[in-house]
Amino acid sequence: MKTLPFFCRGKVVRGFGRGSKELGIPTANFPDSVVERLPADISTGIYFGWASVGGGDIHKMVMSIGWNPYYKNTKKSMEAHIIHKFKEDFYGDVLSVVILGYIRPERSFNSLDSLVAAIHNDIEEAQRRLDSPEYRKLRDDFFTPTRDHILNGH
Ligand SMILES: Cc1cc2nc3c(=O)[nH]c(=O)nc-3n(C[C@H](O)[C@H](O)[C@H](O)COP(=O)(O)O)c2cc1C
Ligand SMILES: Nc1ncnc2c1ncn2[C@@H]1O[C@H](COP(=O)(O)OP(=O)(O)O)[C@@H](O)[C@H]1O
Ligand SMILES: [Mg+2]
Repeated sequence: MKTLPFFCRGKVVRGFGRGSKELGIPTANFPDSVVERLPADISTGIYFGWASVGGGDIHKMVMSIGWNPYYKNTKKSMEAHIIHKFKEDFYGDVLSVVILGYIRPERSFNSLDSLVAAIHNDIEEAQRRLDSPEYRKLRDDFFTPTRDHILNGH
């Protein structure tokens, strides 16, 4: 996928409210405008990368892009589960992400438990792969303001 790493940001919108309630895995959903602007060669599927809410701390994340075949959604969604415990919801805040790597295609499952188990595996894989020096460096390059940026802000 030649467009990775891919950086994007958008205000967190409401989805179907299933992530936290049914799966125990909340996902911050991007607005349609961001989903529509995805480069053509970013296929549907499960990805990992870094995320920051409202310009705050940078955390590992897993992202699902597509139609959630288990739920047979008719609208394409792009949603990030951030691997961090937040004190409260952050609907309306700006979510910045950099998508770095692909994990697997989206698929349907025979049970909710199997979907949840697959997502937990994705989280483990993301945790592991993001520890590599290459991805740590990308995190620093993308999110850490350089001295120039700070000076230009004056
Ligand atoms: C890492 C990850 C992997 C996912 N994999 C699948 C999948 O293989 N099939 C699927 O139907 N949905 C998958 N989902 C999407 C969930 O079904 C979706 O996040 C959930 O329905 C919550 O949606 P909501 O934000 O609209 O409430 C995945 C989500 C995440 C975060
Ligand atoms: N670790 C987290 N990752 C993603 N979203 C989180 C996290 N912790 C809390 N949230 C909040 O939970 C919301 C997503 O919950 P979810 O059940 O998927 O609802 P929705 O269907 O509206 O997206 C996010 O928009 C965010 O405000
Ligand atoms: Mg969600």
